[in-house]
Parts: sequence; structure tokens; C-alpha cells
Amino acid sequence: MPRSALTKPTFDPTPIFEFARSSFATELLAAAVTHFAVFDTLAETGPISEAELGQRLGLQSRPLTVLLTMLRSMQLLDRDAEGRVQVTPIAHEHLRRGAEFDISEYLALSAELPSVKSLVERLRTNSPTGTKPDEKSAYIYRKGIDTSMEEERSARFLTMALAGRAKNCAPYLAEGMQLHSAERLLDVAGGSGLYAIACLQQYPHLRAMVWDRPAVLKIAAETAAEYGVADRLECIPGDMFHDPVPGNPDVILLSNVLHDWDIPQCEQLVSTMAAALPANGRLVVHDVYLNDALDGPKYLAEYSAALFTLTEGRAYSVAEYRTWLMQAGLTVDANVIPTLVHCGLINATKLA
Ligand SMILES: C[S@@+](CC[C@H](N)C(=O)[O-])C[C@H]1O[C@@H](n2cnc3c(N)ncnc32)[C@H](O)[C@@H]1O
Repeated sequence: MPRSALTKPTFDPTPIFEFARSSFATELLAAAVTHFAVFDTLAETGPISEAELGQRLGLQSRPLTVLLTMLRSMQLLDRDAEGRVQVTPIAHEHLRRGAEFDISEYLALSAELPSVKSLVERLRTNSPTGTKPDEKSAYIYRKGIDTSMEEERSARFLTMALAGRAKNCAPYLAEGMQLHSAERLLDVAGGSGLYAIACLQQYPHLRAMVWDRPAVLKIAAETAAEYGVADRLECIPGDMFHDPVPGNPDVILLSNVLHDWDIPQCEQLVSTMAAALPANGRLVVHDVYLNDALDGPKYLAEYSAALFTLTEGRAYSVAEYRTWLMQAGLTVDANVIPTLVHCGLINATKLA
């Protein structure tokens, strides 16, 4: 009897994901106070633009956004009326060296932990794991980087890690995708294929393709057999940045893909996928979404830091996704359809 990808979990695992990611809050706070002296810098300058703060701290845009999103979500920084970064009253009282109720020495206790020092180095160099000679990147493949996704054992480990989340989210995703009149779904960088598989089980007329690296597709093929949909699922090896979009899909899914990449690559991927769609075709993003003000929520600021350390991306806001989708000529639905584990679907259509 094939397995069902449409059975929902009894208990929502979201709190467990939050616990697992929460160490990034501790580490970023220690980094900000002790290694980057964010609060002392702002006490000296008063409110300044993000760009100027980035220059003073020696941080490029991606690490600066990850750090500021976290500190805003903790309500230690906010913006003044002109949008400049400023210290909040609680941070002014407690995180300024020499202030009467200063607690920064207490936070310095954790500043020398190896995990904090490693995060500080990654923030300074804007580099994920895989950028040192003895390391390999996780989840990302592009020409010129050494990545675990090309080697069978590590690709399996990383893909199965995400299959755990996918099993929980997939029944919700399949409902939310609304594929009653779709014919061919392309799951770009689809990993284990569980999202495409759930869609195939939910919509019996549908065919699907998973496009990913060859080592990852071995797992997708095994999973399709286990779930009894191998006859309707095609595994297509390729490089989404360089190869033509395969299979003439009328719906393209980008699930947890764009958050692995920096903004120029996100724009490139969205524009390539939009160009490959027929009139009335749909591009669907499945991801987590920071607040448009990039000030939280805290549990996603933590996830954004996790993504920053593992990949070349971070978490983005709905406003950021909307901008890329609209730039690519798509019409974006107003609502995000929630799935699970803070994820949701943004649906964008290529109107005729
Ligand atoms: C974070 S995982 C997402 C997997 C799945 N879509 C999900 O939601 O769980 C990113 C996937 O992108 C794939 N990938 C990375 N770079 C790629 C590239 N250049 N071409 C095709 N696939 C790529 C990885 O192998 C990995 O399976």
C-alpha cells in the first residue's frame, strides 16, 4: 500500500522548529553588543541611515539586514521618523557601555563561544558555510562552489532533513495550490519531491516534474515510488541558473528555494521562471515571510540567521517577493495562503 502525502500531523510541529532555531537570537545579540558594538556606535552617532551603520560596522547589506532584523524584532533598535536606525529606550539604558544600568559585560560572557565567533566571522565576510577550504556548501549549487548537493551521502542527509518539514507541510500545500485545472507542475529545486508528490495525490489528473541536482533526484525517485506516483512524476537533472526550464509547465513551484539566494539570484530565478510560463500560467512561491518592515517576527529573524549561515540567502518579506514577481510581469494575489511551520504560498499569474 503506497504512503499518503496528504495525511496531516496530529500536532503542529512549529514550536519545535522555533526551539531549534532560537540559539541564533542569543548568538546575534552577543555579536551585536560585544563584537560589533552596535549600541555604542549608535550612542555616539545618534540615528543614522542603514547604509551608514553598515559602513561603520563593516557589514554588507545581507549580514546587516539579518542583524538589524533580529535587533528590531527584540525591540532593541527601531527606526525614527526619517527611517534612520536608532536605539530604543530599553537598549539605551542597558546596552550602552558605561551607562548606569549597563549589562553589556554580562552579554560578553557568551561572546567568546565558538558558535558566536564563527557567526561573527560569517557576518563580517558575508559568507555561508562552504566558503572555507575544508567546508562544503549546503543546499546551494552554482558553478564554482564546492557543494554537498553533488555527493550522494551528504545530498541524502540534507534532503532527508528537509523531507521532515515537507511531510508536515505538504498536505496543506497540496490543498492551497488549487491545481484543479493545471496540467504540468514543475517543482524547481524540489528536493525529495514530497511537495510535488502530495500535489499528484491530491489532483489525480496532474503530471509533475522535479528539477534538481542528480544526487538529490535519487531520493525524489525513491520517494515517488514509495508514495505510488512514479508513473506521473519525472525527475529532471539540471542547473536552474543555466539550463532551459524543462517540460513546458503551466504551474511552477519555488518551495524554500529563493531564501537560499541573495537578491540578484532571486530576481534572476523569478524572471527566468516567469518567462517560461504560458499565458495564464502560475508561479507559486512557498516560503516564510518576514514583516514588510523587516522587524520580525523574532522566530523568523532567527530562521533568517540560520539561512544566512547555511546558504547565500536569508528570509525575505512578502513586499520583497512581490517586487520581484511584479518586475517579472506577474500579477500577484493579495493573500498569502498559510501552510505550516510559518510557511505560506504566494500565487502569481502571468495574465494573457
Ligand atoms: C532548501 S532546498 C528546498 C527543497 C524543497 N523544494 C523543499 O521545499 O523542501 C533547496 C534545493 O535546491 C536545490 N538546488 C540548489 N541549487 C540548484 C541549482 N543550481 N539547480 C537545481 N537545483 C538546485 C538543492 O539541491 C536543494 O534540493
